Amino acid sequence: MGQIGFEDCDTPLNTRLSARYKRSFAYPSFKDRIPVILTKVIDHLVRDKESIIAHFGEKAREEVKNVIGYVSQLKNELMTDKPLTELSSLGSDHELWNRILSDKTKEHSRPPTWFQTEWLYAECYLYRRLHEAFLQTEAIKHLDPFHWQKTKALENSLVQAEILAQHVNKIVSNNADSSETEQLFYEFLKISLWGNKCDLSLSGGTEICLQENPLNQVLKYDSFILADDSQCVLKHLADSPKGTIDFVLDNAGYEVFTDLCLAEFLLSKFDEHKVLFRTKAFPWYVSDVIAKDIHYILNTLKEKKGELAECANRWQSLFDSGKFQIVENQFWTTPCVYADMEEVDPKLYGELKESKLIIFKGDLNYRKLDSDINWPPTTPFSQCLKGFHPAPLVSLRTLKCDTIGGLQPGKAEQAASQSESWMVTGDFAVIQFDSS
Ligand SMILES: O=P(O)(O)OC[C@H]1O[C@](O)(CO)[C@@H](O)[C@@H]1O
Ligand SMILES: [Mn+2]
Repeated sequence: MGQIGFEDCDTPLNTRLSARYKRSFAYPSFKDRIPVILTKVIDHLVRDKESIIAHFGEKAREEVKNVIGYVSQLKNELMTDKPLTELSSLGSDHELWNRILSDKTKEHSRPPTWFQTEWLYAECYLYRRLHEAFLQTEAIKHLDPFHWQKTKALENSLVQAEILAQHVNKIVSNNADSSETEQLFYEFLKISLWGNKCDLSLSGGTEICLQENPLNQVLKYDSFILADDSQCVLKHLADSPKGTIDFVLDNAGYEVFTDLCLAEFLLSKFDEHKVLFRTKAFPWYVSDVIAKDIHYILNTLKEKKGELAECANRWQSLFDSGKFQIVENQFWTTPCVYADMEEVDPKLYGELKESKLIIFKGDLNYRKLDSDINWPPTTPFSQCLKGFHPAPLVSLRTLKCDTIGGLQPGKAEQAASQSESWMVTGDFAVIQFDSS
């Protein structure tokens, strides 16, 4: 990025998305959406101060005030497009962040600013700075400022979850023939795909969860899947030795519920050995799953009794026996794209190499898979991965920003004719597989 200044155009082709392009999704996102997200964090701390103090102790009184001040300043820095600053030495990842900042500063002979630099980098940096506000405290270090939004969203999707629970409970206790199993595989894959509509970051924290029967939705929305490699995924699962399935998770609440359903289906009907649920290490992009959220969901469902509790109790046993495992890693909360994983975190890359199938959930994972570049949409998916091929992988993503690859000629145009904002609403989706 050479010169400073906004341009009244989309992100140029083959370039990383940036808010300096006023017609990119990055621009309104930084201008309007992120300030709302930060304001909601402040409002929550103000509104719920007394209950926070009751929970974390009297020391929290002063600390909540400090965090409110920190977040207000952060919001101001963003809105006035200030240069990004170094992180303090809190948190074991600060050196990586500061090294990236210093490289970018050297490269452009000035520090990056929020709107002028790459969107992915600046947006990840925002959530890491928010985390720093809490790292600086003692009593409220582990307070998740998005917890209340995630729990509310879960509560509001229990009707859909119960329908799914009933379905899963029936399936795991019945024997299905192979053609039935195939159909059910497609169904669970797509249920997990559409579960990704339910993130809280695109909507600035407003719930956009599906108000319909998730089983009907699967058939009804097939025409909105712009690339569907689900047959290749099934073939890969059926033709390769049993092994470990990795889920690189996205959102808590209903989405992770659908992921757990798919995971159990893969264990029970495909006899895979185990499922690793890879989570963020700290609160991220409002609704992303941290380990605590999974425990919270299991406990909540157990309390609901009936079909939901039946599901949760079985999943709890799978966690207890190690067939399901939660694996946290700091790499997921860096701004690094996955093409850089092998260099930045060779250990994690090595772990993923052992996977039979890596399932990447959601929009942000997709952005990191395809390096957040405005590719010509017909660029082969494998090419968009820029050398990231640790193991066979599939992306289950509803489109929430303006990067996409791997589409057949004419598909992008067809979607654009159906909806001008096809890339950013979460109404369209892809199931893209790579085994190169
Ligand atoms: O939860 P997801 O599917 O990763 O979506 C996260 C949201 O964050 C973004 O990646 C950026 O704000 C959007 O593209 C998307 O709306
Ligand atoms: Mn998310």
